[in-house]
Amino acid sequence: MTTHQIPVVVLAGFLGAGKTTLLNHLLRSARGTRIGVMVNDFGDIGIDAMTVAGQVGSTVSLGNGCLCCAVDASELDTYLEVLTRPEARLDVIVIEASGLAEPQELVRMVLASENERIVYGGLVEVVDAAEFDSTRRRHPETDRHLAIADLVVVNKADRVAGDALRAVRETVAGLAGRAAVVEASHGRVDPELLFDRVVAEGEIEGQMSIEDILYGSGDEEDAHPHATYETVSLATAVPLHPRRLMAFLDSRPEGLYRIKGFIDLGAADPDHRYAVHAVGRFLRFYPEPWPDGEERLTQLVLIGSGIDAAALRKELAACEQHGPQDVPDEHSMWGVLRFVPHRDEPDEADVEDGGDAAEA
Ligand SMILES: Nc1nc2c(ncn2[C@@H]2O[C@H](COP(=O)(O)OP(=O)(O)OP(=O)(O)O)[C@@H](O)[C@H]2O)c(=O)[nH]1
Repeated sequence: MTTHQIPVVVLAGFLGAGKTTLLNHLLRSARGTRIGVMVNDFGDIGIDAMTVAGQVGSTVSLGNGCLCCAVDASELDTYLEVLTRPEARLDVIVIEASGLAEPQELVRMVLASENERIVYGGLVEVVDAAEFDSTRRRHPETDRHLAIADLVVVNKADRVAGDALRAVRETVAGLAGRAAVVEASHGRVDPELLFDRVVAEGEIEGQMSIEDILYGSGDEEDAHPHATYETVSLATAVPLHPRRLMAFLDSRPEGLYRIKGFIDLGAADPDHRYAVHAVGRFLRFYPEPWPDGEERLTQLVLIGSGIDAAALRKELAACEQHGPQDVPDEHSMWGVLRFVPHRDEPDEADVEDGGDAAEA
């Protein structure tokens, strides 16, 4: 069930792009969210682990309740097992790939993991805006990495003038397909783009809004210019039609980076609600029995950069079932069922085709 699975986010990018800086920013702004970190660093394990954690060791506890470990790719499953133990109480795991690693390999390993407590949380590629052109020339594989990313962070925006930054951003957006592209300086992205933040005990939920994070909440370190993305939340008591829902998801707009929530498919499957989890192009449904006494609602949160909230609401409203003549037939579930994972069939194919599960 999605609600109990820990998202595993892969953080990649060329040497020096700013992965560790971004990770440190996430850890600093974690507050109530418990982050597990794996540093997958083939040559420089100690260096990254020290930068992140202030100490070296196979697993270290960070002051804020996060866990960090330095791993070799072959140890991935072992450490996933350690980090997902209930006593670790982690909310998200971030794996930092070595600057020379093939992110596709790591993503494949996460997807193929038999650990039932995790769910793939997307591939985040960090790009050095100042070095982008020369990195691309020297390392043509950069294009391939961007093509499979779910979120691209154009980092070091502070080092590049406006026009040049726009040009980098446009090139990146062209290469990244449907991935959301955000600019950042010193890796300061909104953690919500990578994972759900948890409200710490004693904190009022309102204090943890995206705006607080964007504009800072008294913490100068985290204050940074407004990023251009929005969150759209909606709830409806009218069940959605599976076929129209899939048509909506298949053609979801560029920049719609995350979709999460629960879907009521009404008569198409009256016994289950469908937890939905989309990160970039990655899409999964997790059917689960309706909790006793729970009102049958579809509740969704959509997060993206440059998305049209009104248009999305309209498109989702068009997915609602209109009365008895619009009751879905049994075949209409096929599109949805393609994205329900089967544990004995690891979804490795997802990265074979550039991670575009939704277009499978
Ligand atoms: N000016 C500027 N410097 C940055 C920014 N982000 C990171 N840096 C600096 O760039 C250097 C590399 O950053 P890291 O976070 O270590 O990069 P990395 O991708 O983890 O590097 P590897 O582990 O070698 O692959 C460090 O000196 C950072 O302080 C930024 O947005 N602007």
